[in-house]
Amino acid sequence: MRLIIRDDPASVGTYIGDYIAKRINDFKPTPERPFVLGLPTGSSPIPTYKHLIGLHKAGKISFENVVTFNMDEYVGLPQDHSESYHTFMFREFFSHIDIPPKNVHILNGNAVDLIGECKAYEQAIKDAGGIELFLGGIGEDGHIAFNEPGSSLTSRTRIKTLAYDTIQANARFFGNDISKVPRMALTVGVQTVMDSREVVVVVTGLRKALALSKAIEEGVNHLWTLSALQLHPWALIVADEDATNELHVKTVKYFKSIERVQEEVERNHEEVRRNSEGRQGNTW
Ligand SMILES: N[C@@H]1[C@@H](O)[C@H](O)[C@@H](COP(=O)(O)O)O[C@@H]1O
Repeated sequence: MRLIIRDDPASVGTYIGDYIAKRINDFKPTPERPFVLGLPTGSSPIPTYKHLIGLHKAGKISFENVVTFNMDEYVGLPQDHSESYHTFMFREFFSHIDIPPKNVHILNGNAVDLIGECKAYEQAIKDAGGIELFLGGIGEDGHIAFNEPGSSLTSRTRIKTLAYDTIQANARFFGNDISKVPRMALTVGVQTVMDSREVVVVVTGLRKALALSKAIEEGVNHLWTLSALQLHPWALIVADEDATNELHVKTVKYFKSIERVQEEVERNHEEVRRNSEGRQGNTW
């Protein structure tokens, strides 16, 4: 797992936005071979969405051949409610880019058969060829998507009852009225996230500091479901300085030093590539 630390949420958004844009552009998606992207809601990914929208408007990235799967959705909240994840995604991201609406997948929390909806979602992910990159956020209790503490680390898309802490945390989006926050949600499972080829998680703010330290400095534990990422072969967490508040100084220094070395290695690779391209261009 890699941890990248940036000064503030805006710089985290810039880093992740650039990272995702590069991954999509390098993939060179086509209608037959689209780039499959998993996406979160919440306030943490907003700077990333803003940056991606900017890159799109500047002509640096197209989402025409990108297929998306969102992580979760509340149960029983009308789709056009201002706080439904459907509304959120179109307001904050989809309506500002060129993604065809048919490429967007969001769980339907109003389906008559909720279990069938979850099964069909897993199938749709499989049919799309699996998720290339899952971008995630976390709750204060370390949950990824709505995989609350105690969730099976092999769980798949299903109905979840929300933890009281999460209901309290999300009340800010419902006029601070706890009674208005839905009690249940549909969510991809921890295993659904783990099955994707790459996972990138945004962690910003002091509120997330304890969860970050539990997830990366302690063992894999179902009480902090983000910690499952320790078992993922290609996981990246991008945090701001505030979110590192509970980490050991040596952990922060370690990951910062890795980033420095990585940059050096990339610069060297770049130079080797340039030199070898130059040689190939010669005729002798
Ligand atoms: N289900 C979502 C999570 O997917 C999200 O990561 C979390 C954090 O939200 P915020 O980024 O606003 O702190 O909120 C909800 O619980």
